[in-house]
Amino acid sequence: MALIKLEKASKIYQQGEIEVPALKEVDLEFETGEFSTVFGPSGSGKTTLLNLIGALDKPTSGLVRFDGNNIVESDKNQLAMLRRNHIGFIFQSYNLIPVLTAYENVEFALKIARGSEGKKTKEKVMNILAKVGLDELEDRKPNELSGGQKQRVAIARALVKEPKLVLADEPTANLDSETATGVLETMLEMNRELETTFIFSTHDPMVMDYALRLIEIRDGRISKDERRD
Ligand SMILES: Nc1ncnc2c1ncn2[C@@H]1O[C@H](COP(=O)(O)OP(=O)(O)OP(=O)(O)O)[C@@H](O)[C@H]1O
Repeated sequence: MALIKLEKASKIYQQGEIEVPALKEVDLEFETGEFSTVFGPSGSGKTTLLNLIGALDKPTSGLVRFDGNNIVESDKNQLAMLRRNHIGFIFQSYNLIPVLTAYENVEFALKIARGSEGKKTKEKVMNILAKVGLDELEDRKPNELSGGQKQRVAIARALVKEPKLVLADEPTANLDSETATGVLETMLEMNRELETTFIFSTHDPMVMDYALRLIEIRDGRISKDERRD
């Protein structure tokens, strides 16, 4: 069974009187363990597609399934639970909790998804912070961190709960190439060891180089879908 399945999924935004068709009858499947990238021009529908895949939004018509769950028929609480337990989000607006430190932001995500695991919680949080290169900065609050450092807290927060799926919108946007490589290697390692599925949206050639599947979207339709070894 595919982890994610979209069947004729369409999304039309209503802007006052005007209808904006952002996705047009998209058929797409992702198997568990895929490492893929969605790319395409600005306004082509990448964020809209990621929002549907991540159960943040429902299609106007068509079907979206996540791990067998019908997203269209799920209520708000069911969707919130699914996102909390199974999906890690790395989006542009990092949505870090301003009053919590880097450590606490990551710990909070782990605790609400998995409950408290005592000593293991600390070990897991410190381990992932070290992997994204933030182990010296764990006591800083978001307003004491640079853009790229905040982005790395968001990455650590998404990865720490070892979700089935990680959705990342331009995950390397604010990172220098050395840090970006480190982050991508960490993700690839998780992909190999835990079969975590990754879906990126990016313009960054480096992220595209790492991807094993490249999906191009143009004007709300999938225009290319290629796998490589
Ligand atoms: N909330 C909204 N209301 C109305 N129109 C919207 C809304 N969100 C997106 N759109 C429109 O839907 C289309 C697809 O937008 P989307 O954000 O998915 O594109 P994108 O490929 O992610 O673009 P970018 O690379 O610039 O982030 C665009 O025409 C956009 O203007």
